[in-house]
Amino acid sequence: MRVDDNARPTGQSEAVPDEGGQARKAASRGVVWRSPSALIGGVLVAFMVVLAIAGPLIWGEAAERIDAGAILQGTSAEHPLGTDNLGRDLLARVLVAGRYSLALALAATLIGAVLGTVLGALPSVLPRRGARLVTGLVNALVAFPGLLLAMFTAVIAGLGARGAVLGIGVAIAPGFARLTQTLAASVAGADYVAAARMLGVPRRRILARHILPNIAEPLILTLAQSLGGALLGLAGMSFLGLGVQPPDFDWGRLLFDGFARIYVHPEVALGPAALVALAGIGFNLLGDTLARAAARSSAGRQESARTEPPRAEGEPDPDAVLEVRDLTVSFPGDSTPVRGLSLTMAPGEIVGLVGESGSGKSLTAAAIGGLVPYPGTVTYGRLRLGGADIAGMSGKELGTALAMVFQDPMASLNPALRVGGQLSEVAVVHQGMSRADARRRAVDRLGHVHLPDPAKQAGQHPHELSGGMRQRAVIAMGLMGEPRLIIADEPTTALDVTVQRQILKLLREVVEETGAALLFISHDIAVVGELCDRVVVMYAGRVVEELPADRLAAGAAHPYTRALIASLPDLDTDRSRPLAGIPGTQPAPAQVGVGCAFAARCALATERCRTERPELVVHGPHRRVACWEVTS
Ligand SMILES: Nc1ncnc2c1ncn2[C@@H]1O[C@H](COP(=O)(O)OP(=O)(O)OP(=O)(O)O)[C@@H](O)[C@H]1O
Repeated sequence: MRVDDNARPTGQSEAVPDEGGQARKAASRGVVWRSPSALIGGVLVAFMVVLAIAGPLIWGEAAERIDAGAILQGTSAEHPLGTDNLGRDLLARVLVAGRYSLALALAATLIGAVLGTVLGALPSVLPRRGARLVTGLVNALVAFPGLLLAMFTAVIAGLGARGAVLGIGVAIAPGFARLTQTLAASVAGADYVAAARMLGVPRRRILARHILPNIAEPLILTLAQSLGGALLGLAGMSFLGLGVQPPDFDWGRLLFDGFARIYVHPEVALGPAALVALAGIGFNLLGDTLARAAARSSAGRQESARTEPPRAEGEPDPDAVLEVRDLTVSFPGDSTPVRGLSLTMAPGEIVGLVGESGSGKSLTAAAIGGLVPYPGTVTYGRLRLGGADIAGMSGKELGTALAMVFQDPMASLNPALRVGGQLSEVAVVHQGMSRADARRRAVDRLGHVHLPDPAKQAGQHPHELSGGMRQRAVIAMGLMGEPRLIIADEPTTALDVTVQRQILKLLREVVEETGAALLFISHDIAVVGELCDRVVVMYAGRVVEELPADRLAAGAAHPYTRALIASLPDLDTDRSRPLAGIPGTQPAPAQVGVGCAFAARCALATERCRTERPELVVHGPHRRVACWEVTS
């Protein structure tokens, strides 16, 4: 058991980019951009852009030149795509029409995207009845055939380019609205949105600050893909005579004019049709590539956010299993749920990370395991596991050295697969074991966590096991590798009290046998005091106290730790009176002020606590505390 005295306050390190992480991320993006579909899409879109810019400048005059001697001709050396009823060169007209066609498609896509996003976001800000009405409208619009919607709108808005653009925009909008609704609903369930709601943040502000920034990326990607669809739709409208009217012309209009002669001179219709098809394919491929690149870069985003340690931090601790320095996790909207956290763990050590809900415990664990969800950003001065920099570890290495056990075992196990198969997969993928060996190891590991009939349970699906047995199976999954560190995030919260005890006993046993360190995350300070060697107390994203677990009852110094302990009932507690709670609430990650975050709830707080943040400093052997009243 060891207390880390080397931690430095945050914000003093001059971070340099992690070259390994950046290189891997760039390589991963490179693979996407070098794929044949990306290359074809890129070339086609680049060609369309050049055509839109240069086409009218180069061929504008030729496209308008009337030649009474060359009316309605087919292919010739002078007119490769023939001529129209005024003798104008159709190749020149097709090349010139690119600019107008693309501009109309862009306008229709933007109208559709704005209209759809507003419609999709409205249910998040409207009262319940209004929200239902809008959702019903969106559902009805999605079910309505797009082309009919476009035609109705175009007829109502008036024949011509404006009507067609509006029509296609309206036809695109329901897709955007549905996407926005789905994305907004997934973000609306997040804790930080719930927290903002509870704090009384108005709905409009929640939408603008918390929801829209988090769903912007997929919407923008869909916009690129919709461009291709809009282009085809507009060509269709012009082809049906509902779009661009003479003397203006776009590709659809040229197709419409050429179609009457298709049996005599098919080339006059083929030219515009080919360009519509090529542009549509180009935008779709590009949109698809952007979406794949975004998916890869968001998966690697945490990697890109990592920083190298500044030299002043001192050399890494060679004996530490886990070494974290100045870990910060932030989200858009000025929200920083973890602030400059430092933690060192020795082999075989059990460290309890405690704090109220929302103090940043789970995000700390997620950052160590590289699991912070997009759009979170992780920075740190140092993050080492088993003596190696986590940024330099492959997925396999990290998967073998780190085991994570979460609150809900059902969420960690795939309900469609047998337990043994899931465990074996870990060994096959991470350790390159043969299926038969992996299966044998899986049964062995299930026996190791005291499942009564491991061979039988390996053949069962997760729903056939009890909650406690599932959690044992998840722990066994972590033991398929050779973990140096086990992170257990509220592993017993979903279990009843007797099973809780068994799982805690099992975790201790596993630590003793394997020598792995255990980071045990809990809001239950009583359980932590019993199981752990050392306790780290978090409040509003920062460590406020660190002390040996056996000193918890008598030696806790920080008023927050003392309040947490005081809120626990014991045998002498008068059960007829309400439990001693901590008055007030923890500030949300975006609302932590300059001073001590606990000051507003602290009976000992002075003016200094409100204006100046206390650093975590050594306060007796193996103890650190961040409190002016205790340390000054
Ligand atoms: N994806 C996210 N985007 C923005 N904020 C988030 C996100 N995930 C978590 N947060 C915020 O970060 C803060 C810390 O969350 P975290 O889950 O780490 O807390 P915790 O201490 O583990 O709480 P609990 O005990 O309830 O799990 C919370 O206020 C939460 O709203």
